[in-house]
Amino acid sequence: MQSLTLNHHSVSFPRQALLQVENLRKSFILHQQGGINLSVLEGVSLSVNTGECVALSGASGSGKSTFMRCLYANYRVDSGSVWVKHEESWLDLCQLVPHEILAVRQKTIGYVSQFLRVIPRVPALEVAAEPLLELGINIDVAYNKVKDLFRRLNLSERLWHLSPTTFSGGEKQRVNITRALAVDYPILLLDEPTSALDSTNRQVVIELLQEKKAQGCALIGIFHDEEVKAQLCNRELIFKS
Ligand SMILES: Nc1ncnc2c1ncn2[C@@H]1O[C@H](COP(=O)(O)OP(=O)(O)OP(=O)(O)O)[C@@H](O)[C@H]1O
Repeated sequence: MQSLTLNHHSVSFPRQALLQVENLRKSFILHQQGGINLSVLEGVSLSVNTGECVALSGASGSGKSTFMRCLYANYRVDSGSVWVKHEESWLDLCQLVPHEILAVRQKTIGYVSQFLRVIPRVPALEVAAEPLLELGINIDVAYNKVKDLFRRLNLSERLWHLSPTTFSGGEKQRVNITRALAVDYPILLLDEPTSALDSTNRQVVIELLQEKKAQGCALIGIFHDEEVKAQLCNRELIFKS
């Protein structure tokens, strides 16, 4: 167990933990609708260990996506902490300034969103290799890693040098998955990573994610597909509406 003392408040981290959320609260103020305060997360806590996969479950509208966005520091929280182990130090994402958040996103937390943001004229190979190149990885090494993943995910070679703008939903999703899985992030956030895939490619993604777990990666995801959840997840965090 490692511990930190902050403002006289002691926080303990299990030795195997990579992410620890404490008493997270998040509400939205609906400025366009009379300033109504919509409380979504009311004190959520979670600890995720190396090699573990936790599913975020619960009814539609219960706050799964909101929680996931807080884990990626996309939302400012009302109170609580999101501790992440970043290069051997524990950092509270909720206290970081923007350039520190970018550093955590670059090296520590990968995010597979449901939709790929595409830039016209940038080919799939380049889109998927971008996070590796930003880390200073040699271009040939980066492209080879991406090509290996494209092959495993059955992304047709004729598409590699085209912009994903015109790709099908499932093709875009495989480029997006490759972008995140090419980097060795210690923590991966997954927002329905197989929602647009056929059963063959869905099984490939399950295998790739099982390999990540075996390498010690901590996975946190929203999986509406029960089969994917059953094969990957060690436990569930259930959100109540
Ligand atoms: N940006 C926002 N502004 C205002 N309210 C929001 C915002 N984002 C989410 N909400 C509200 O917060 C609640 C939780 O939404 P969230 O998207 O986190 O749920 P979810 O569990 O992921 O749902 P689903 O399974 O349908 O995707 C909903 O009532 C939603 O209307």
